Amino acid sequence: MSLTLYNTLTRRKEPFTPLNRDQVTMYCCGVTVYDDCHLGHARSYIGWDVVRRYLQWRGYSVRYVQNFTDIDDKILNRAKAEKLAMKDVADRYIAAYFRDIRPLNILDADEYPRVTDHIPEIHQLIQALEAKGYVYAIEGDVYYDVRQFADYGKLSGRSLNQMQAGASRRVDPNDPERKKRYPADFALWKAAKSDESAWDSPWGKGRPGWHIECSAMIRARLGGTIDIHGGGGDLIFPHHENEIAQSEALTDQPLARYWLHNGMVTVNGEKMSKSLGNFTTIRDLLDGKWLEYPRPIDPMAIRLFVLQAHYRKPLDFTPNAIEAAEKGWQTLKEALSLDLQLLNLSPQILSQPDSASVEQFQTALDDDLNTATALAMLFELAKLLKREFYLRYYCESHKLSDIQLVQRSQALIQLAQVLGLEIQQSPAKFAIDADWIEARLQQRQQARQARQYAESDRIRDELQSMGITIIDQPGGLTRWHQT
Ligand SMILES: Nc1ncnc2c1ncn2[C@@H]1O[C@H](COP(=O)(O)OP(=O)(O)OP(=O)(O)O)[C@@H](O)[C@H]1O
Ligand SMILES: [Zn+2]
Repeated sequence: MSLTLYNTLTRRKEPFTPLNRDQVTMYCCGVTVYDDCHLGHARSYIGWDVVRRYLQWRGYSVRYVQNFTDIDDKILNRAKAEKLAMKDVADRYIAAYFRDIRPLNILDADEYPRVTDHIPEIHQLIQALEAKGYVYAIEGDVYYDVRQFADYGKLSGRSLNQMQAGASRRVDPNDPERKKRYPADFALWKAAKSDESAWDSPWGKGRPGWHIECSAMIRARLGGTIDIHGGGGDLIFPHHENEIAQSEALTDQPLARYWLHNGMVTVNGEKMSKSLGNFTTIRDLLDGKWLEYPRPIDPMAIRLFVLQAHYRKPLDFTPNAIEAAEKGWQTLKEALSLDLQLLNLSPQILSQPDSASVEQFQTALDDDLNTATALAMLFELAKLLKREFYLRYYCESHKLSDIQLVQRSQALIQLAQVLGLEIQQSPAKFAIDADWIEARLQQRQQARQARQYAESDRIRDELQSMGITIIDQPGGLTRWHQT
């Protein structure tokens, strides 16, 4: 049996064979760091985490790189609004990324390159493309000339004619893109509008376009051809199409052997996104601040919600679906925490996981990572284990032999772990200084009375980040407890 993956490039499932048997190389497009991550981002990174965990379980060693886009108009706008440097905004949301993503049991990448650390590599790449005649520079902007790249459109399946027909005729004389020779051409380097956040370059002061960063970082960190390139389906065109055009024009080698794309988390059928304003942050879900379902959601229930759907399909976010995932996690959690030592089992020989369960699990995941089928199997296993436990514990009876019970229990624990579903230890509570907290609460109260709400919110957030929950009661009383 071999692992098959759906390759967006060939539009079919293909057996997975890495370039180098010893190490799979994998790159996924990371977040643009200008705000907290939402559930759509969580889905994407849970998906890649499972690909990585599964490959490792199948015996591959995986080198996984995920970037942070720390140059972008949205980051600049946020920095301006808050009178901060772009780097401060980026640093803040990189920290927020780890704060929110790690509780979801997503393993850290091997490397997290930032665009601002790769400006020289970006220059080199653009210069090399310039030398090969793929780019043109106009007034400090540098564009990629897509008509020079014969394979342009191969990933998204769009022809240049279709792209041209779809492109609106730009008439705005202030639009910098008006300088392009062809509508589908895209910017590799953008002339600086102000001195802020601009880098010197052979074409004048400016900053890189979005697409070139991934080509440069993949090349710098993983080499000319990688095994797996991942990202959301919304990135196929133009982002990934442009990555291919940039990298392959230079090397004449495939940039990635397998292109994997996750489906979107949707709300009422529409992509969850910042710009549409229909997003729910991971933080709000974990903290019980999602208004439609205001109670803290276990990070493993979020993971389960994501994995119950096939990674390529859209996934609609509703309170009912989250509630179902919570119940599902409850069942799994109970089975994962059964204490078999209470059952006076005969001393166990070897407790290998049950081979039939392992085989079923592998068959499901080998089929383009069908986590939904794998989970259905794990639920059956969990229910069987719970029944057996209660039968033995309360009725002094049994249906499975001791060894069958232990092997099935091992299978559940190990296979759930491949999906990153694990019972997490709650972080150790720190010793609290009650007087200090009371004093902070008083300062918060004073700030509120003085209508300094930004300050009072800041104190609340500070306490919350320390695991202190504040409950404001009628009459101005405030209670608190450590969670
Ligand atoms: N609703 C979603 N469902 C699944 N994946 C998503 C969703 N939104 C973003 N992603 C994926 O998350 C990764 C990081 O996205 P990025 O930071 O570029 O956010 P984005 O697409 O700009 O989000 P937004 O539109 O909310 O600003 C990308 O691979 C993107 O495809
Ligand atoms: Zn990218």
